[in-house]
Formats: sequence, C-alpha cells, structure tokens
Amino acid sequence: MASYSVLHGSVALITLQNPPVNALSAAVRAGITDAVQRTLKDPQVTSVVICGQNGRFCGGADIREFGGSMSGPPLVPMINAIEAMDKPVVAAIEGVALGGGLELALGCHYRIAHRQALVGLPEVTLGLLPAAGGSQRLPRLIGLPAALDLITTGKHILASEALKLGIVDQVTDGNALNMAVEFARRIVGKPLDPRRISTLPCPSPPDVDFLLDRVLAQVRKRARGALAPVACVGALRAAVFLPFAQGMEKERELMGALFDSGQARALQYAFFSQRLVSQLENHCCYWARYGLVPRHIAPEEILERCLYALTNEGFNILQDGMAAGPEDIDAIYVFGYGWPRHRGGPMFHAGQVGLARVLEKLEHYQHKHPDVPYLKPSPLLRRLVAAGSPAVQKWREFLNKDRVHSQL
Ligand SMILES: CC/C=C\C=C\CC(=O)SCCNC(=O)CCNC(=O)[C@H](O)C(C)(C)COP(=O)(O)OP(=O)(O)OC[C@H]1O[C@@H](n2cnc3c(N)ncnc32)[C@H](O)[C@@H]1OP(=O)(O)O
Repeated sequence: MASYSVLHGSVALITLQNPPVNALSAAVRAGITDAVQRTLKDPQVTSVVICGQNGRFCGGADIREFGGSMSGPPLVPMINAIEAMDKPVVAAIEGVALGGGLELALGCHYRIAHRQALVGLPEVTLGLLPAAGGSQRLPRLIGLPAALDLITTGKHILASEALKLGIVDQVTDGNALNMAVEFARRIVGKPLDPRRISTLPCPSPPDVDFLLDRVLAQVRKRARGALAPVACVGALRAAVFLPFAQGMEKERELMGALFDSGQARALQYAFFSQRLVSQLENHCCYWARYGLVPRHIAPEEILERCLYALTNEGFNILQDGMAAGPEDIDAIYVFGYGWPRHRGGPMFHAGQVGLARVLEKLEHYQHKHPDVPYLKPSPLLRRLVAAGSPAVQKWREFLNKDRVHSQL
C-alpha cells in the first residue's frame, strides 16, 4: 500500500509501504493511484513528494507477481498520470530506485537522492526490458549512449554518478526526504513542461545509426543467445526515431515477447534461488553453533566436480554406444547448451586439459566422495589414458565395436 499525508499544510507526501524493498505490488500501485487523486482534489496541496518507507525508495515491480495474472492499476498509466500533474512532484530517493522504481522516479518532475542510493534499470538481468517507460524516458533525459550502457547491462550506479549523468537533480549526504520536501515547497509555480521527460527530444549523436548497429553487434556477442539485451537495443532505437507514444507501443510489444519467454522465467527463478541459497548460508552459521561446521568448497573444486563429472558422462555415453564419437557430444553441447564454441565442447576440452589430469581429478574426488557415482572414472577414459591420451580425433579407434546401444 501507500500512505498519504500533508506536510506544512501544502506538501502531499506519498509513502510506498511494502517491506522489505517497497516493490510496486498491486496494493502499492493502487495506493499511489488513490493518493495521486487525493492530491489533485486537495486545493491546499501545491506540491507532492513521493518516497519509500524505511529509507528505501523502491526496488521495482514486484517480481513475485510476474508468475500469476496481474491485477490492480497498471504501472504505465499511473506513471504517465504523475508526469501530467500540474503540481510539481519530487521523488525522494533513499536506498534504491531500481527498475519500475526508477521508472516511477522518471515520471516525477524532480529527483532528489541520498548520495549512497543506488539507481538503475536492471530488468535485463531478469530477462526483461524497462517497460514502464524507462526505455523511452531515460534516453530522453541522459542521451542515447549513456542510456544504452545502463539499460543493456542493467548495472546499478550510485546517486553521485547518476547526478553526473543527469538522472537525479540533487544529491545529499543528509536526509533526502527532508531535502525533497523543502525543495518541493520552493519550486511551486515554476513551469513544469520542461520537466516532463516524455515531451523532450531524445539527444543522440549524428552517427546514431552507426552507434546503434555497433552496440547491437556488441550486445549480441555478449548476450550469447539471451533475448533481453537485444530487445533493449530495439526499444532504445524506438526512443530515438519515434515519438514518445509510438516508442511506448514498441516498448510494450518488445516486452510482450520477453515476458512469457522461458528465458525471463529462468532468470527470475535464478534471482529467487540465489537469495534462497544465501538464506541457507545464514542457516549454516546457525548450524555451526551446534557443531555442524560447513565445509569450505573452493570455486576450483565446484568447477572441476561439475566439469569433469560432465566429461566423464560423455566417456560413458561413448562407451555405451549412445553417441558415435566425441564430435557428436561436443556438437550437442555447443549448439544445444551454449558451450562456448571457442572451447570446442566438453570432450575436446578434456583433451586440451589432458586426459591424465581429468582421470587424476576424478579419482581424487571419487576417493573423497565414494557415494557419488558420477565421479567414478569411465573405463573408456582409463583405456585412453593407458594408451597415451590420443588426440580426440583418434578416440573412435578405442570404442568397442560391439558397444551396447542400450538406449537406442
Ligand atoms: C508493464 C511492466 C512494467 C514494468 C516492469 C518493471 C520491471 C521491474 O521493475 S523488474 C524489477 C526490477 N528490480 C530489480 O531487479 C531489483 C531486484 N532486487 C535487488 O536487486 C535487491 O533485492 C535490492 C533491491 C538491491 C536489495 O538488495 P538486498 O538488500 O541485498 O536484499 P535482497 O536479499 O536482495 O532482497 C530482500 C528481499 O526482497 C525481495 N525482493 C527484492 N526485490 C524485489 C522485487 N523487485 N520484487 C519482489 N521481491 C523483491 C527479495 O527476494 C528478498 O526477499 P526474501 O523473501 O528475503 O528472499
């Protein structure tokens, strides 16, 4: 929800209330929408401040809502209504203004932030794009190159950097809310049209086509099949070439394609699993109090146990006759699972690492974890090592002619 109060008899304060990060759930959107109506109707109110409870402006749309059917007032008309208000609206940014949270702030006429606050449009990391006007307002505010960088990477930046880019208007080391309220009282009567970002042209360099093509090529390469970063560039292209309303349509169309994609679901799943795992880490501290000390597992061990077990499975597949040769397995990994092409595939990679080393590592981990069957070295791997670790192209000669095609 969002609370409404009036300070100094004239400044309406709208406070987002949805701990821990004041995400824009249906109840929060409804609360903001109601509060906006109240400010419009109240003749005593001459300016408005929007803030978040407990020193956090807003962590964005409520990601937990994405899985179900969305209810409540939609974000885009709500932000448009705030921007269209004829009373100045100031966002008081403390803690975070991320995703839909920053988009809400971009719909306000001014943004005052605490120096340490973090702002950004991280939707791309969730397989999405900033679809509450962020892809259309941010480039109009700070120009195309900076907006491309922020939106295609999803990085969070400090308010002090956001000030340099022009995303926020002022920063303070003190209380951002108090500063925003004082600021809101001072600016009453100033023209608001230049502050409505949607009405501004999108500043872009003269070689804009070249820039967009170059960034698209870089983003495609970096994205390695991820759809969202490429869609972000498409939305920013629309911001440059289309009027705001048409740009918003393009933003919605691109978001529609991403929203239900398996990639968005996977990235949102990863977002919550990562947090679940860190909660388990805290449980580990709890266990330690009872004498259950978690074992430190070095990143190298995690990598080796995953990678060499996977490679070992490849040797077993060859041994069993489920694949004709190592090239078949490598092709499946490169084309089907996104294995980096420049590393050839798991079987080729095993050859590069050295088959003797792979065997030695598997024996080492199997000794430590005899209950894990995947770590038991494949007989084929042993045969290859005994034969002097021939090149991958020669492995077919070591496959039994009478292999069992057990799964065929
Ligand atoms: C038409 C569609 C229009 C608009 C679409 C907009 C898209 C978006 O806005 S997508 C969301 C964009 N926002 C983000 O990606 C921010 C995600 N959150 C974070 O990066 C961090 O949580 C943080 C805000 C920087 C806070 O970090 P920290 O203090 O380390 O706390 P956490 O452990 O990460 O989170 C605490 C708690 O909050 C939950 N949470 C965080 N953000 C959201 C969110 N946006 N929606 C729902 N829930 C959120 C997080 O899962 C944790 O919950 P637990 O229950 O404790 O796991």
